[in-house]
Amino acid sequence: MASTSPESAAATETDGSIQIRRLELADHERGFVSLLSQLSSCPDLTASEFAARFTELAAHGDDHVILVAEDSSAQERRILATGCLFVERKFLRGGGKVGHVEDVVIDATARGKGLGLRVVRRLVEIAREAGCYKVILDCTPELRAYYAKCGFVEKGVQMAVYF
Ligand SMILES: CC(=O)SCCNC(=O)CCNC(=O)[C@H](O)C(C)(C)COP(=O)(O)OP(=O)(O)OC[C@H]1O[C@@H](n2cnc3c(N)ncnc32)[C@H](O)[C@@H]1OP(=O)(O)O
Repeated sequence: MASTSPESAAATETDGSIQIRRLELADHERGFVSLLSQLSSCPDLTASEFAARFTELAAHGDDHVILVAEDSSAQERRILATGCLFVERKFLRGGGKVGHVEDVVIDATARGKGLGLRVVRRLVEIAREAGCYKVILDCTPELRAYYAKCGFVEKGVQMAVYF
């Protein structure tokens, strides 16, 4: 999750100049919130609002992992991609765990280069390492092919109540 603790799941992965790592508090200054606005409504947060939510999520430790990607060769540090894994602890299946992938978004300038695939595959690996027996997500029909490339198969029906 949003933690820099050395005990937390080792999420860092580097391929070329793109590094995938866990969210840091300083990512507020690196465009993390505006990147999320490419996915859904995401008004800017003040530094203290961001820090409050970061701290709240960090309390979940490895049950809430937010990955980000940045280009280490770029002059300005900007977040190019993100994705989240939430681990749900159940009584079912002998106290099994389910991974939920949420809030996957790649900056418009960085799409079509395999970064989305890398972020989601890393989230799935982390879920497997955490002992989850499955990983699930909700998406629009247009994204079926993308998530199929990430290893997902279609299962069930998505239902929602919006407030
Ligand atoms: C659970 C959720 O969060 S659902 C929300 C997902 N996020 C969004 O819709 C936000 C806006 N979109 C994006 O951020 C990006 O376009 C993403 C995340 C959908 C894809 O990220 P990208 O980095 O562009 O994908 P990437 O380059 O890794 O593509 C991997 C493969 O999926 C395919 N693919 C990517 N996007 C799509 C798409 N929209 N439809 C069909 N196939 C796709 C690519 O062609 C590629 O296939 P290939 O390996 O055969 O060439």
